[in-house]
Amino acid sequence: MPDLSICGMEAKLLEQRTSGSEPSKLPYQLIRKITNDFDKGRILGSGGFGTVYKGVYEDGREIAVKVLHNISGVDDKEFHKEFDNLRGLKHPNIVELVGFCHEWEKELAVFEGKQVTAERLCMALCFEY
Ligand SMILES: Nc1ncnc2c1ncn2[C@@H]1O[C@H](COP(=O)(O)OP(=O)(O)OP(=O)(O)O)[C@@H](O)[C@H]1O
Repeated sequence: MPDLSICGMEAKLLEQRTSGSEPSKLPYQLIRKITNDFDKGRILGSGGFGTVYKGVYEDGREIAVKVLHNISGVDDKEFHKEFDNLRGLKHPNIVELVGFCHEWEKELAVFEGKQVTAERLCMALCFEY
């Protein structure tokens, strides 16, 4: 995805945060970009279901990105349940869900000595930092 649309997504997300509307669907490429390609130095912590990264936008604003992909025990159904539970929560003591990513990513893998294209589901929940 070209950088231009990613910048557009960033602007949309920031606008939604201030207007308090529904969490935005974010492309995997944007998640990669704002976490600096899942940089270990950006890890804020980890829980039972994933790793939380600090995501930084071009204008310097920050969000927390909880990446659930590749974690056993988190399936599609569980992700949707978690998302539905969090999306409506508005409380001063609860960090707000501002975005999410649910996207199949193609990646190269080696299978029986041959290079193949494999698909992997990326699931992430983005919160106020
Ligand atoms: N919104 C946030 N802003 C800043 N840091 C965060 C945020 N969310 C999580 N973290 C950091 O990441 C750590 C792990 O958070 P996470 O939500 O995964 O924990 P958990 O509640 O134990 O998770 P789980 O529900 O998956 O068991 C937290 O202890 C905190 O240090």
